[in-house]
Amino acid sequence: MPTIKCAPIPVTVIGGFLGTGKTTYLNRLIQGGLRPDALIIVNDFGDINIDAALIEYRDDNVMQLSNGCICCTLGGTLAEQLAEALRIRTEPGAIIIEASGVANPARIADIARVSRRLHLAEVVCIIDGSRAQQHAADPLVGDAWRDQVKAADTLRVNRLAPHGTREFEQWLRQFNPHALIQYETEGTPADASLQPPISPSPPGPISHHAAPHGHWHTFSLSGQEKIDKARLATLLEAYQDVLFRAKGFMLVEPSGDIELLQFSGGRLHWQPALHAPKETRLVFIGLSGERFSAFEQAVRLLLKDSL
Ligand SMILES: Nc1nc2c(ncn2[C@@H]2O[C@H](COP(=O)(O)OP(=O)(O)OP(=O)(O)O)[C@@H](O)[C@H]2O)c(=O)[nH]1
Repeated sequence: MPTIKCAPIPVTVIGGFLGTGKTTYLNRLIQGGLRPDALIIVNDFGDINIDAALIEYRDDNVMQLSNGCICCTLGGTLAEQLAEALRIRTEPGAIIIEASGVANPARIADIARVSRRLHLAEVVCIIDGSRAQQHAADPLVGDAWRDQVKAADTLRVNRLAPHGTREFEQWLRQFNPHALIQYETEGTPADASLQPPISPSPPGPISHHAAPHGHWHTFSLSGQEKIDKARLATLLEAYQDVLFRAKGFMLVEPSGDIELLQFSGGRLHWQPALHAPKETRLVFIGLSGERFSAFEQAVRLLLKDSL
């Protein structure tokens, strides 16, 4: 009897530094017509998965990994969860993995490369063009950023003024000479603002001597406390030298409305929260150290004050 061979499942990995626009790109893929039997896997860095709530796709086809796993342990966790998913579900027609902003997509891609049931279709890296040079040069996050760029087949650049494109492309090519480079030109989110390339954030009062790979810290808040937007905004700005990402849903003081907070690349945006939980759920990600601990304390104090 001839053996029937199933075609391997194509796997797309979406990587890119914290807050560069991976979920936004994924939603564009979905809006563009993703096959209905695709499985989406989202790996958020933090113990609350915010991304899953922001993905506009069938809930049962979105798998969340939000156990705070970091780039160094992700491979094992993801491989196990993938194997489990393929055992218990109808085989998906495609798999799209949104990596966390600190993961090395090469490690994730390797899982697809070595599996007979999977076929690595594409590794996409989303790049915030207005911050890329700052990220690449940063002694603390530069390695992670470069690993993400190197691993990509396609580099998708957003937030870059068109006139900066050629010079930027030459610069970007040194990290990955072969990838296809695409620019985000259409459907830019409403909060978009074209920033001049590379405006370094102000230096913080603390300096980190070592830049240990994956030395990230995250904490989250959840509950019914309302938070004062202006006071939180002041804190985010004051600690942007160690705070790389904040996101989530927030009960706003005093109205009690839920809003979506997005803080990345030193920019803060408030957006209406469409499919929000009815409570505050915020995640903060930054570089471990005294200064990030001070930030955490200040945020928790803010919460106490709000009671
Ligand atoms: N101007 C502009 N803003 C964007 C673009 N893509 C995403 N953003 C904004 O960047 C912020 C972060 O976007 P996300 O898509 O959540 O980023 P992410 O990479 O998934 O974030 P993490 O998973 O936390 O690393 C949001 O405020 C988005 O609206 C873009 O192409 N242009």
